[in-house]
Amino acid sequence: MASISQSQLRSFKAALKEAKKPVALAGAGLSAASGIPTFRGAGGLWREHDALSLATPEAFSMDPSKVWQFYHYRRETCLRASPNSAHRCLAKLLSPSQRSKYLPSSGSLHLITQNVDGLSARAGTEIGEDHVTSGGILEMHGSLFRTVCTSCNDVRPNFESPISEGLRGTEDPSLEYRETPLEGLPRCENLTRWSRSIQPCRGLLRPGVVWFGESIPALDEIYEILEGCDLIMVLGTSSTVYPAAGFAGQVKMNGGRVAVFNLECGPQDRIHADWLFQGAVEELLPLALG
Ligand SMILES: CC(C)NC(=O)[C@H](Cc1c[nH]c2ccccc12)NC(=O)[C@H](CCCC/N=C(/NCCC(=O)O)S[C@H]1O[C@H](COP(=O)(O)OP(=O)(O)OC[C@H]2O[C@@H](n3cnc4c(N)ncnc43)[C@H](O)[C@@H]2O)[C@@H](O)[C@H]1O)NC(=O)OCc1ccccc1
Ligand SMILES: [Zn+2]
Repeated sequence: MASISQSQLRSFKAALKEAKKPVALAGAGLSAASGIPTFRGAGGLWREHDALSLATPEAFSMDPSKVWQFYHYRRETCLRASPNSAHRCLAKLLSPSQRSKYLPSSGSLHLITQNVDGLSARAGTEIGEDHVTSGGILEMHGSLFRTVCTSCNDVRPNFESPISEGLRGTEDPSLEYRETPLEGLPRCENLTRWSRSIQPCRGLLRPGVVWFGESIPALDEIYEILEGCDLIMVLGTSSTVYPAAGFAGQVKMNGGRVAVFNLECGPQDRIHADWLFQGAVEELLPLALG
């Protein structure tokens, strides 16, 4: 069980109650207890590939079969997973009917997540609320459960399992890698006009995530949210990927305060943190909000 100083806990709880514009920034550590591999450490490898090397437009254009098998594997892992107590704590802070108990001074929290696993959204669904549409949750790196067509740019949610017949069974990493032919990869169903007939586009779909080298669509909205943020909770992130890695420093520069929840705290955390809660976020957050 994570041991944290009671005085730290008391002062953080008081700060949360006074916070006018609290923000939570989440990383892979938030979903670790749900069985979702993080990027650092053992979980960072898929087959023998470094996960981050597959999350690029270059990798997709060079080998869409490999990249789709990688994302199919992660979709199937997430579909079998469930939100954990940390996701559920955040859902309470996002809930119009529950949040005033925890956030009497602000009445609202923004959760900016780097995770594409959809588990924070699902914690909201569990209590009958949609925190993504309400703007409470910002999936800054996109979602595994959204597709974008590389021909007609159609964007839509997709929770199908498997997402295409050609990928069925490839999620089992113990099986020998076998290339999935292009026509077996996810294809666009968007109805488009072909001369006089209406037909499905059939363009190649790509996962609705932000790859390295691609800009963050909601970045302006995020900077607006960070503007005036007086308390940011940094939850289970190694703070190594930008621009997310710069948010805590930004809040600090604007006079806000920083609370870090992480199994191991990195150099940045030591510089910025007003509160450093070292331990498992799924244990610490219920304690901090209890
Ligand atoms: C590697 C890094 C140095 N590179 C970057 O940051 C790059 C380049 C760059 C931009 N600015 C820079 C400045 C300096 C240096 C480099 C750059 N950034 C980009 O390319 C970004 C895009 C970045 C987004 C990439 N997509 C992801 N994900 C979606 C896909 C997918 O998931 O497949 S990033 C992905 O990796 C990151 C992984 O980090 P974490 O989530 O923190 O996970 P990690 O495993 O590292 O750490 C887990 C932590 O949890 C802790 N933990 C574990 N268990 C628990 C537990 N139980 N409890 C508590 N803590 C726990 C561990 O101790 C650990 O600390 C996440 O962001 C995740 O979303 N785009 C862009 O800058 O575009 C520009 C631009 C501008 C205009 C026009 C064109 C382009
Ligand atoms: Zn299309």
